Amino acid sequence: WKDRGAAVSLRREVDAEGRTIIKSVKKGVRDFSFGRILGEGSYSTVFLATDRQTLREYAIKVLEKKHIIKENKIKYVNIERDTLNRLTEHPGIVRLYYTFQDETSLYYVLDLCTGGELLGVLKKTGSFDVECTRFYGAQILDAIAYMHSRGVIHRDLKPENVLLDDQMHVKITDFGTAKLLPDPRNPPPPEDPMRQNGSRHDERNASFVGTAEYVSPELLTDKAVGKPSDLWAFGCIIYQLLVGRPPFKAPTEYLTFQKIVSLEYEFPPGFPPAARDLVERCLVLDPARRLTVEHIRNHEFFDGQQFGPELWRTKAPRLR
Ligand SMILES: NC(=O)c1nn(CC2CCNCC2)c2c1CCc1cnc(N=C3C=CCC=C3)nc1-2
Repeated sequence: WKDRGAAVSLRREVDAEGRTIIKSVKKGVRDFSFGRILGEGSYSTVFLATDRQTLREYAIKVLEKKHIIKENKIKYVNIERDTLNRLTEHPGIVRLYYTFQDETSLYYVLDLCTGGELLGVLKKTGSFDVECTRFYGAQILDAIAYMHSRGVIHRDLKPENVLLDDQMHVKITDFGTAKLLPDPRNPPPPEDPMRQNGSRHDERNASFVGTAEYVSPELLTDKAVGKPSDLWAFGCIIYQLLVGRPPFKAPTEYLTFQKIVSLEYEFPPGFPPAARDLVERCLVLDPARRLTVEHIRNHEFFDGQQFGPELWRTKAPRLR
């Protein structure tokens, strides 16, 4: 595990001759006061934490080394670190400032999102109106476009992983199950063409499946995962913001999967027509025929909606 980012703190010490010296040391656990738990995963716990020197608040994700090794999760830890190292310049992605470790744990110092989960806000309001759905849909899409441009497929997009900052703007998180394609900014050296098939074959063996209600049909039928998988989840999220529940929901995961692969869902009366057209063109079984990010940006539902830097300077609409 190679720590990333060099955050240093200045420490006053007295040397052997009794002289006061100021040492710059890499920040560590002692530089933070840890507060409440924000969330717990299968191999990590996320704390609210305050930098004792700057008093700035962060979310610190703590991963216990022996648990990671015991549960054979080293691959996921490395994927998350590599993913966060790629996704460094977008307002819609939770930013990793730096990492450090001690003998028992690894620590990721991340953006704190004081607005909590989009799902929590949706539950409070029941459902969103078109204006709010368009704003949050546009921010989520902008973040997906950036991820995909950096060769990152999230694979588990859902309202629980869409957090909100203190401006109630979107911050997507939890990249431990992301799929990393070759980084377009520094592609790997050309491989032996004979090996190319091998990597495709590995992909089909991928064991990971996302959260039942948002998983794409291709992930269930032939384990193929690509950028369109995130756009299937996007279609599910747009539907859920307007209706208050996801399009595919059944008493068991298996029954939910059955509804997905047979495209068994319906729109309640009064569902806005432009949104319906958008959702119908995202929830297409064949990933090759699903709308792409570009298509969605130009879809009628987003008519008049800004994307790019302007979108992130816009005040979030009042939720109703
Ligand atoms: N898995 C993570 O990386 C992660 N998990 N959480 C908390 C989870 C709670 C359940 N739903 C998904 C997120 C965070 C992060 C990133 C960094 C991060 C930054 N801010 C918050 N803030 C929260 C504030 C109130 C309630 C939940 C989260 N949370 C996180």
